[in-house]
Amino acid sequence: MGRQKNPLILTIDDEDPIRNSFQLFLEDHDFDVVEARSGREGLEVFRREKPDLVLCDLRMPEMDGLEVLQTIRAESPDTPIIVVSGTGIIGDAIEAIHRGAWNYLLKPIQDMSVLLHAINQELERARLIIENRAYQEHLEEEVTRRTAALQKAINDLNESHFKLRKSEETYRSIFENLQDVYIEFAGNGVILEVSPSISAISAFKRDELIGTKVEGLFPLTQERDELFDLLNQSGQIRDFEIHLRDKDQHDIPCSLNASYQGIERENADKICATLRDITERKQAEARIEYLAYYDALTELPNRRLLINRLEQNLSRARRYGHYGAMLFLDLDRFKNINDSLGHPIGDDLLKQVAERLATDMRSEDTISRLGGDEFVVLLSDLGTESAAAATAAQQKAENIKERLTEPYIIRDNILHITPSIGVAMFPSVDGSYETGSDILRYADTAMYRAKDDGRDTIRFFLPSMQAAADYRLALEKELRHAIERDELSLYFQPQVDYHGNILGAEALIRWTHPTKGFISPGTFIPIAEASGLILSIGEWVLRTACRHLKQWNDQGLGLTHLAINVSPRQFRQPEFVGQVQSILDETGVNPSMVCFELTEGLVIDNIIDTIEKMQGLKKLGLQLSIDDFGTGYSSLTYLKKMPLDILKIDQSFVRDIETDANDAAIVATIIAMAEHLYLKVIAEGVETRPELDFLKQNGCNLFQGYLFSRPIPGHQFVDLLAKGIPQTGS
Ligand SMILES: Nc1nc2c(ncn2[C@@H]2O[C@H](COP(=O)(O)O[C@H]3[C@@H](O)[C@H](n4cnc5c(=O)[nH]c(N)nc54)O[C@@H]3COP(=O)(O)O)[C@@H](O)[C@H]2O)c(=O)[nH]1
Repeated sequence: MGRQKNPLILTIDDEDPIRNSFQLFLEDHDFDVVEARSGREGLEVFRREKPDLVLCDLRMPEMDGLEVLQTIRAESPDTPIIVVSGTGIIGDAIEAIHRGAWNYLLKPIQDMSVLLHAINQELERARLIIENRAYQEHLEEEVTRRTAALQKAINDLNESHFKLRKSEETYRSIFENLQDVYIEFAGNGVILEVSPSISAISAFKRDELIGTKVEGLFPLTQERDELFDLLNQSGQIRDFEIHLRDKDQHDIPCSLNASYQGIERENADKICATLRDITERKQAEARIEYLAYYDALTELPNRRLLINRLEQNLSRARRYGHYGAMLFLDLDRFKNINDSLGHPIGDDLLKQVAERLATDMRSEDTISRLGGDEFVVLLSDLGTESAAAATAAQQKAENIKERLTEPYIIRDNILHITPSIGVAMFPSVDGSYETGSDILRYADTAMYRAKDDGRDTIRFFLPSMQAAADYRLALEKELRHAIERDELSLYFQPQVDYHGNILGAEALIRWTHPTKGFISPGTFIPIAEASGLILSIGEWVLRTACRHLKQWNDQGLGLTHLAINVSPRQFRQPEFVGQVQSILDETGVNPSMVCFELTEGLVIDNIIDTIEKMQGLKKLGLQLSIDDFGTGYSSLTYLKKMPLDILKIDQSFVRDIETDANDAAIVATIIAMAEHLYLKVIAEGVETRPELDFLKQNGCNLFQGYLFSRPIPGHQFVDLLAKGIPQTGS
């Protein structure tokens, strides 16, 4: 630590002895001293040396002490000045103090300790003044600093408050104007808070929901359980689909985002969630899904859905052994309509075509628009006979062609259009394993063939099918006129008892075509059935058979009955029983002598309606028989409920009695079953003696077959009745 500096004293006095005595004294008391002999010199030394204290005389030449005082005071107010004067005039002292002297001593100073005391006192005072000023300055600085800090803190606080208020306002405004719903609920499912926007979705007011359980809003237990499970697993959940039940009990699809509140899930006491009504999104998705499978213009299934359904149809057809068909339609010269009348009219035409196609379609069939003017009709389950299925497909195609060819009225235009139709049957008869796309291609190819052949035409993909279809179509056209042209007739095949006596006969239709000659009922009956012609033909058969029976009865030929075949379509007519009643009345035949033969397939299809109708026929007094028995799947339960009289064993079993042990067993079982049900049993297709023997041995008493007689015209039958059947047959 360095030695402390001595205070520096400036003595200004024109008298040398005084200055010298002061110097000696002061230096002895650890002061440093500088001197000046005049006021002017004093100011120069003062400015140069910057003394800590000035001792100044008043009366001096050049510049008196008062002026020095005033100048020093002005330049350095903190430098103490002690006037040491010999005037002794009180006025000088007052003036000196007034001009800036800190103290006033009289010369000569008798006791130098007075000077020392005055110097120390003024130096101390000066020190205190300086210190005080420094302290004041420090205080002021501190106050300024702290004031600034405080002001900053206040500003910061104000700013925070402002921001907080702003943020609160923002959140309040978001909360109140939110389109989505904000919802808080406790772990036990109680709703703690919900934004007013809930009323837009649910029609519930906020107050109606707070305090209630979420079960009320989200009633589907499975969805709720899944929501809580997922929340418990991961603490948050995004875009969870849930249904909200509104006040009117409608379920509204919503998307929910939720998380436990707080960073630590374990301590979280509530779940915060936002909820958005996604009805429009769902509708859009459904629309997109719909458009993926449906044609937007006609709303018909599109190619993709068609192929799906076709694949399903194909595999079902293969599994159950039935046939289906694909009709590929293209509108002839549709482009002309589009080009000449404009696309809006073309579109309307396509819509009307779609509507016409939909008329009369079965629910299991599919109508599809592939695009442009191309439509497809997929017909499923056309039966197990490929020829009959092709006939049905041909028939359907004809109907469609007819319907689409009728005029269209579109925006005051009368339009005419024809379709070209290609037909592909499936599955293929040769066992090749084609795909849905193959079938579509085949039908497309056939459609182009129809175009090439002059349009407004139907063409099958397979030439063989085409030939058969053409033949069937021609037959059907001719069959329409067969009754009026008197080309139909009835043959009669005798039915004999154990001893070969003719008891009755089965009436079998025959068609003698003017150019084609004899056409088997096995060929034309399925065409009649598919086209609906069977209704008039069946009625003709019934009337003609009853007339014959009445006549033979009147002649006393001693017949017990006449069997008449009834086709499924004929039987299914709602007015069938009434029609039979009128024919019985009209012909006057004895109803108990008429036996209707119904196929087994017919009776097991729609069993309730069948039994009801059978009961109606029984009430008329008719006998009922099941034809082809054994080929279907009749259960004993149903058989017991049916008002039956006779079971007819199908000729396919009889044919193989001698060679096939199974068939022999089946025949024996049918006979036993008939006995059990108290039914008569007749075997058809008996051609040989051993077949007859087997049947007799197993308890069958009635027979029909070539062994006794082929079906023969009525007059021959009458002759045979008279002559009797030769012994070989008995
Ligand atoms: N809905 C109607 N269907 C009818 C009618 N007439 C006949 N048919 C059905 O047509 C199918 C073929 O009949 P058809 O060619 O007349 O054959 C019948 C007999 O000729 C034949 N048969 C009789 N005995 C023998 C025989 O010993 N061997 C042999 N190979 N064939 C024989 O069987 C047919 C009788 O069948 P079913 O009716 O099942 O008793 C045939 O399905 C007829 O049903 C009609 O008017 N309406």
